[in-house]
Amino acid sequence: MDSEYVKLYTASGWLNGIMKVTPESICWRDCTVNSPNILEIGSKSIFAAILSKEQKNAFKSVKEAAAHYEPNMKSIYFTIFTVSKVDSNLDFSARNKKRPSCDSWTFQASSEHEANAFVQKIHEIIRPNYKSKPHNILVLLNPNSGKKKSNDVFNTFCKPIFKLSDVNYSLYETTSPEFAKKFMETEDLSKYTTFVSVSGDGLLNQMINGLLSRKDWEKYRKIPFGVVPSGTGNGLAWTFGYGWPELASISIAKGMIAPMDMMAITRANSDPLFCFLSVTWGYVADTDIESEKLRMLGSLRLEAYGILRLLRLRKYEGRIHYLPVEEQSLDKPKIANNEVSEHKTLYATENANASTNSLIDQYVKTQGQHDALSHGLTLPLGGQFTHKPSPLGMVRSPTDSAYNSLTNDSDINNTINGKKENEPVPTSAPAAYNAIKDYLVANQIKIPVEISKLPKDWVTVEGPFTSVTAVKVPWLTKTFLVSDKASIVDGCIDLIWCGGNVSQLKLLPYITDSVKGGFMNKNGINYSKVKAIILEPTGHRSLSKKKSEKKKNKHPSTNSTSTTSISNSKLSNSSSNLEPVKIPGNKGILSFDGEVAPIDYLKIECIPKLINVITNPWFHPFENETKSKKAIVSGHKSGYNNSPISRSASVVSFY
Ligand SMILES: Nc1ncnc2c1ncn2[C@@H]1O[C@H](COP(=O)(O)OP(=O)(O)OP(=O)(O)O)[C@@H](O)[C@H]1O
Repeated sequence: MDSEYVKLYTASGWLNGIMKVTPESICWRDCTVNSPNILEIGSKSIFAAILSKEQKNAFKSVKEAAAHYEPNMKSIYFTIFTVSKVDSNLDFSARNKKRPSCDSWTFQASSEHEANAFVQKIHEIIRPNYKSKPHNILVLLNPNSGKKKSNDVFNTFCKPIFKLSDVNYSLYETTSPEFAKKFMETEDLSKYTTFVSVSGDGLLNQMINGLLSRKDWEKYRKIPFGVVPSGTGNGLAWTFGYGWPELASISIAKGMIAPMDMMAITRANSDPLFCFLSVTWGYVADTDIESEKLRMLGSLRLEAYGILRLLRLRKYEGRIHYLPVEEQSLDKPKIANNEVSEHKTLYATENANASTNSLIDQYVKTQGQHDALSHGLTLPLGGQFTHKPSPLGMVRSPTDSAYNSLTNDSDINNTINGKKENEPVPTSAPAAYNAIKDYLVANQIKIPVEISKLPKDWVTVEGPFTSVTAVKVPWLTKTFLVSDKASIVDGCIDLIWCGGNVSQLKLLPYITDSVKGGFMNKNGINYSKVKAIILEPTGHRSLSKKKSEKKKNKHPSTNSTSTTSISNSKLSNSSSNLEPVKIPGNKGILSFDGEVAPIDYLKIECIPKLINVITNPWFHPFENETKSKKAIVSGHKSGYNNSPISRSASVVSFY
């Protein structure tokens, strides 16, 4: 069945044509003499194919489409569901703005047998091996996240999209704040192919920490995590390129995965844990946590409270120490293809860990020769062809980018497998943490830090600070591009800090218009790519306009004059570095992936590629670097006008 006669239903009625299905796309061509009508749909844009009734009216939503779907019907008609994406040259400011639109395309085959054969073939390009490896998703839903709309989000988007995409799932509603972590620690996970949270970032953090606390965590760490955003910030979903819940559901159904780094957090006075988004202290933490009382405003709470907090900016006393990553080691494009090859479908191979050269080939091919085909829908149509669409989608797109990972999968495997047996470890620490802790460079340093014993290449910065932020992702919310240089898989952490005397006026553009990019290392916003960080807050804070005595600003453990960069050669071998440490004051909080924690001394370190995550089908883990350069260098702003899809009728709104 290479190509067959198939009719396509359009607003002008049925058109006769020939259809061809390849792994990259489906292509339908009007076979009327001299007709310019061609419909090409890239495989990344297709999320479902079903046998259907003759469909003459456009579906208004995926929910309506799913309500019409009868799984065991026989028919000569079949319908393909697609999501389109926006121009691949969009810069940051255009990102996240336009809601995706989905569409449906109904065809008529010459027999029931043929219609069924088309549907099976299209299933295979949507999810290779879908028959031998059926999808079974574990979904945990937090009914209290965001504006308490998680159930609506699930019923409006996930449920119908999973039904149309022939995806099985088990849904559990959380009943308490501890539910998700406990569930992931104790549930039999062997039956699932994907773990999904319908929530903000907090629930996903608990799911991941629950999994990494299991004794058999290594067995499950490659099962990908996805998130359907229903919180207020949803930084991770915006980072994965699916902040819109319909696109998140489609991405989860399609199962494109990429590796993701995690930050291991060692605390002096509490249990260690893992974070994937951010560790914040000062302005960003206070804005996130203190704005909880404005929850009814949705994501606006962060923007509104952010301005208020800026007007009454606080400064925090303490020190930070960090291990910078050398610039030149980041600026090499040579393994970009390797990295991209890891963005693969969950169904491409039986073993998600397997290296797949064919995927490199596929990537090169789709990026180069068949860009339009594989990245979206193209409709090079003449005047006579019209089609009434159903609403649902447009997505941002990937770009090339250069990046050099500091480590690769084998590094983390070596680390984990190199764990020493029978070592005493904190009982409440996640099992994965116990396995790696001896290899964390920051854990070789005792806190409070004795500067004379800091290893070579560490840098110390003396406070006060107005804000200290360690991030693994570019986006903390839909509109806050915290670091235009961050990547989920670069083996590094982006450290951003502002001193106590930073100008509020100069900070304002970063707070209100971060999508412009290019704010790092300007106007008092300091930035470094780092491998590890040690935070030593003193627990003292004041309004930034108050002048504190210079002496008082110094960390009690700093006995020399103010130090910004120190190099020493000796490493402390103290094993007591996890013992509780007395912090003089108690003012301020920390925020871990948006969850509040008491002020503490802590060490943060990047663990490369610890887990896998679901991304949107066009996701590129290194796109931010290129995007930010584009935004800064050319100030280029492209709109949506040149999108190949301009046939959307209306947009589904869900809240
Ligand atoms: N059933 C529940 N009742 C109360 N709290 C819950 C429940 N389920 C989960 N939680 C807790 O709610 C917290 C916040 O969850 P989550 O981040 O998913 O939503 P959110 O805070 O509204 O989102 P955002 O961080 O984007 O604002 C987590 O600490 C989680 O443990």
